[in-house]
Amino acid sequence: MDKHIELNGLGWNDWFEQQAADMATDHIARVAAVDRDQLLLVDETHAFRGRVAGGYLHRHHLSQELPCVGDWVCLEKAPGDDVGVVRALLERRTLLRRKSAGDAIEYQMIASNLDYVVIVQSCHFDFNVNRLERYLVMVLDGGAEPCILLTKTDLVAPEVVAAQIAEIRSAGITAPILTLSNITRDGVDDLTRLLLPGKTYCFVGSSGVGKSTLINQLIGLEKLETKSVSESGEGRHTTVRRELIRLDSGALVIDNPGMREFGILGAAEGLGVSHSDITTLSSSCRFRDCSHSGEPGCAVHEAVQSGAIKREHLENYLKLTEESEFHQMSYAEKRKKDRDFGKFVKSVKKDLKLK
Ligand SMILES: Nc1nc2c(ncn2[C@@H]2O[C@H](COP(=O)(O)OP(=O)(O)OP(=O)(O)O)[C@@H](O)[C@H]2O)c(=O)[nH]1
Ligand SMILES: [Zn+2]
Repeated sequence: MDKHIELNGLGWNDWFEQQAADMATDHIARVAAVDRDQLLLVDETHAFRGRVAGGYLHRHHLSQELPCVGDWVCLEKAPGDDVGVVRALLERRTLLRRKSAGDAIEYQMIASNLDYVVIVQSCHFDFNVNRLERYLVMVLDGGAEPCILLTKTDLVAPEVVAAQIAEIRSAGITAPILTLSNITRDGVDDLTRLLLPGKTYCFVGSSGVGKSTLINQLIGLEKLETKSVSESGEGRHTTVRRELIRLDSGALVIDNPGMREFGILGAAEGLGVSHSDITTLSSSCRFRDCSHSGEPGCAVHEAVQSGAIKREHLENYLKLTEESEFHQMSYAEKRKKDRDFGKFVKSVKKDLKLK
């Protein structure tokens, strides 16, 4: 049964062993990163590149059928060959996915084989139970265990945090709730205690809630760092992405760009719910693309003037949209700048503590 026991440190268990029993190949690896058609695979001793076999691509056309971060794959790799050819995916025990816009059967995979998904909200301005519910639905739909984490507790009074927890509970949400501050480090130990060796975690939530700061704390280093690359005398910044990280405790953490994007989309969708009055009014603005920040004939602005909508409510809306737009841009930029797969392989090896 435990043929592949050496993979346990990467999250392997009996459930996967069962899936692997009927597979034609014995060589199994986990997907640590995906960059379009390039894969970064890891097994017990190595991190190496992979690509999906042509035959597989021929037979599978939906995006959810292609490997995503966290997948276990069966591959062929000749000794001395540095690229593994993926022949099959093992069934996913759990997954995180979102529906592709306007498509009934296609899903966009975010990550798979997660044990826990930590839904992160900042108790400062990001807190929103509706959005929390949307994330919960997504997590439960994929079969992982949800956990709620409220960050930036240093920025609000303890009563505010207590009220937010009460609000979550009164919405009928029973998932565990943790609170922490990355500044005072209050609560960081409680979270660390939850991270078990050989289990896979991922953190989701809007941009700016403190996910990277937290993961840095967990790693204990300034990782996920922005590296300065000097090119033609100009300081250029390249974010070195690490997708599957093994903490010293042995817990596995997935932090990937898909997750970032997921955060934004989640926030944008959440905006529709928490600020539906504004989005509804938008249709009466003179300009179709009105940003409600001073254009003539803005119905939202008029509603603020007449007192029908609170000014803070609009300000909060503007702040959130601005953040998501900004983030989408910086995400696209990051993608462009982040194509150096070789460098990436190196950093992932380091993160997974492989030679
Ligand atoms: N006061 C306070 N600030 C924090 C805390 N955690 C993070 N921050 C700050 O909040 C900002 C955003 O933090 P990040 O860790 O980049 O947030 P993120 O969720 O990773 O955001 P993306 O990388 O955009 O997805 C940074 O300026 C952090 O220094 C916290 O607990 N308290
Ligand atoms: Zn307007």
